[in-house]
Amino acid sequence: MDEELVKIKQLKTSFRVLDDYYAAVDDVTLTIYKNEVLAIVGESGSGKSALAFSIMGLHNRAKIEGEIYYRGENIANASPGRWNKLRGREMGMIFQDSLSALNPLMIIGTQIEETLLLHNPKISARERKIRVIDLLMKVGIPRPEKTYYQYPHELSGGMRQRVIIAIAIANQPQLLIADEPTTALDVTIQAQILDLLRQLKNEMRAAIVLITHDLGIVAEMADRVAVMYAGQIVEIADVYTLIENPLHPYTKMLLKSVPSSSGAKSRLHVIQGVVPALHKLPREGCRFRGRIPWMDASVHESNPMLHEVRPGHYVRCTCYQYFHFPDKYKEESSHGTH
Ligand SMILES: Nc1ncnc2c1ncn2[C@@H]1O[C@H](COP(=O)(O)OP(=O)(O)OP(=O)(O)O)[C@@H](O)[C@H]1O
Repeated sequence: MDEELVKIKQLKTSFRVLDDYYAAVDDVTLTIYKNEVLAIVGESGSGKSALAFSIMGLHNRAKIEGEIYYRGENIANASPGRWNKLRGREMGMIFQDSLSALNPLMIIGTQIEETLLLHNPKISARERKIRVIDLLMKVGIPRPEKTYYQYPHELSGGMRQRVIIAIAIANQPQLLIADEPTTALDVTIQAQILDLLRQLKNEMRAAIVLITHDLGIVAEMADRVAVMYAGQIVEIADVYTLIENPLHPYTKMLLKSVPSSSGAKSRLHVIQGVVPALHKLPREGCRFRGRIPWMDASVHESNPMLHEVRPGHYVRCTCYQYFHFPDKYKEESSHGTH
């Protein structure tokens, strides 16, 4: 394993809802290593983005408790000035919605130059332009001199996402956070963007935190996977172990919900229920217990911990030791097509 880049300890990120604070990220302890792709998966509302935003100091209205060490420095409650230095230089972020992430009134070249200037204010206009053209080429834009002068709306979704990536890597960050980077793109473009990210990771030896719903992307891209449910990590393992030998009931259910490669013939399992709203989350005991009501209450730990079951493989709560699918699931699995 490469050296540690980010070390998160017992992170709790809470938002004010009505008249109280509720944690969207709760008790997250996690290390991100250089030169790895760490995927964070989980259903909508499980806290993936809240975790990513906390690492990048983008939650200005949230209460952050716990520690986030970036190369040994605790940045959990760093000053806005410190964050500005870190973001863009040490950390880059790639969002899903490239159209809203770019300024519609500014040509692409100027937008990338702004990022360069933020961290290298002395760089000359000529040098800046050369660097921008270089970056556009690096992210696979075919005619960078032309694109330099174009506005965001003149580019396709895939090209805009490449521009976003160019901005994110402009200052050669050590950490790239990609939040659903390909969701809005069609499948061919999606594969190209993922290829590009992989290639950049290898070149820059940066760490990539990849947030996604798509377990196919995880299987293809990730070195390690953290599975989140209701603000907590319920399982972490290397990608091979997680897919071949998932232990937490939630991970098992997520994997079962993926249609097999035989496509239409496979049954898409749907996980019953949804992630509860922030202010309705159970705060005590196993948060997943409501989604597996057929399991006896005694299988859960009263204060669920992450257990290291094998080196690097962590699972929360003891319910995984006893978990089984209900008979209904087994019947549906054996029927195949529906
Ligand atoms: N600024 C905010 N104020 C209040 N609640 C918030 C805020 N941001 C997020 N939340 C809540 O925190 C919980 C986690 O949200 P988050 O966006 O991190 O989930 P997610 O796993 O990234 O979901 P998705 O996959 O849909 O992006 C949700 O219940 C959400 O409603």
